Amino acid sequence: LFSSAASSSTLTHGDIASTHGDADGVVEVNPPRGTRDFPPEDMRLRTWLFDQFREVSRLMAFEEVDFPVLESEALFIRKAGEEITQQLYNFEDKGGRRVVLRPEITPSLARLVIKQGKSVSLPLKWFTIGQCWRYERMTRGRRREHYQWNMDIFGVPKVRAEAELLHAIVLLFQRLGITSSDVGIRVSSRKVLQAVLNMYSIPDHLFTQVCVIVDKLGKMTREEIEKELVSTGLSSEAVQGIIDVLSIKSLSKLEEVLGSDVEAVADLKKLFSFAEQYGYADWICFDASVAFDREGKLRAICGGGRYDRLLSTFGSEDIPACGFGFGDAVIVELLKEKGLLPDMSRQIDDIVFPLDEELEGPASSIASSLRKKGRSVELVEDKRLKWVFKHAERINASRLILVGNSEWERGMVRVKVLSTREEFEVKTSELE
Ligand SMILES: OCc1cccc(Br)n1
Repeated sequence: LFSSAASSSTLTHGDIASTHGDADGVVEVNPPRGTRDFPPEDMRLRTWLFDQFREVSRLMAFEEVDFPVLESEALFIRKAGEEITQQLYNFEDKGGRRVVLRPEITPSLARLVIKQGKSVSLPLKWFTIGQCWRYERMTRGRRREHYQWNMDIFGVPKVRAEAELLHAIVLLFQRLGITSSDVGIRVSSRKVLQAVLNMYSIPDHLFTQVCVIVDKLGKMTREEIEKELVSTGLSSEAVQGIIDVLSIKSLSKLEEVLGSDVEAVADLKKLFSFAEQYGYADWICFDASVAFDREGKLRAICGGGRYDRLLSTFGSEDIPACGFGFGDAVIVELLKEKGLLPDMSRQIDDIVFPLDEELEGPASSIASSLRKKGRSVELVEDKRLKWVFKHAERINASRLILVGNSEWERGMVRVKVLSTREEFEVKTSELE
């Protein structure tokens, strides 16, 4: 074993097994509950998916950023009762600090924007792909970690930000081969609720309380929602009005009920008109209830929205902000269901195989020069030739480079092109 560090003790496999094994000597091979390993084939799929995320981010002219998975707990303590707060993967570190494995990305983004302060010019368009955690009782056997692609725009108050983010999501789906009949993007605005409360002249101090109740739309029946709304003291007419508006599924109907000069209607009409121009109108639909529908019946693939007042909750001046998070798990389930998973088999360029032990040195220099020319090379030895041919097929090698005595003495090696079965000798110096 070796170590590139200046000095470090090296552990052999035996050491690990003897110091960490349990009763029968074998260490627990599964990762902690709710977490995943990524063996090579799964890692190739994950890398392919993340490359799609990165390519769309590049097309949208976003800059990549990154943060520690470990954050101060204070960043995530919000309105009590929120699921994300109840499921924090939080603990006290050895310095007595309250820290968490982050449950979401947005607060870290906001922290960095505040930290960068005046040194960044707006608008900012940042993206990251990061692991997020939640500590959920394993009652439902759900994951405790996933990776999220986050795209966020800071400093754009108008619906252009939402329109750009929707374009990114549609571009991603199109790159994956998913169509607008496979998925739908439900769009609404919290301003719709504000407009309804104004319509019934409901005082602002009730707005938050009403939002918390309406937030349960995905979880409670209409009757339960009505009962809770009435209990806040709202008139039955206002309660009915709220329920009716939140059931509206068309923008024209919304305009009919709220009027054209209401900001919510103007914003949404502008957004849907942009959608026509971007060419993704058939991917989105208006749904007044989505702003409040947490994990409803449908599996959410991604979600997001505007959060103009987040920075002031951290004591800084507000900057308009809008973003989405796109998880790495539900999308893969969908691709599997639709038969859209790409071919994930392994592929390398060359296998270099010395036919005799004394040719292991020359095989090293051949592998080295091919790698310097950008070829991916696997150096195989101590195997029978029959095994090497099978292995070359298995890992989809393009060529097999055989280093044999008679050829080597003439400054040559033997090349076998696996796709055409073509076989020839070539000067070692001319191999590329
Ligand atoms: O989508 C909410 C979420 C946050 C952290 C970890 C996991 Br798994 N899921």
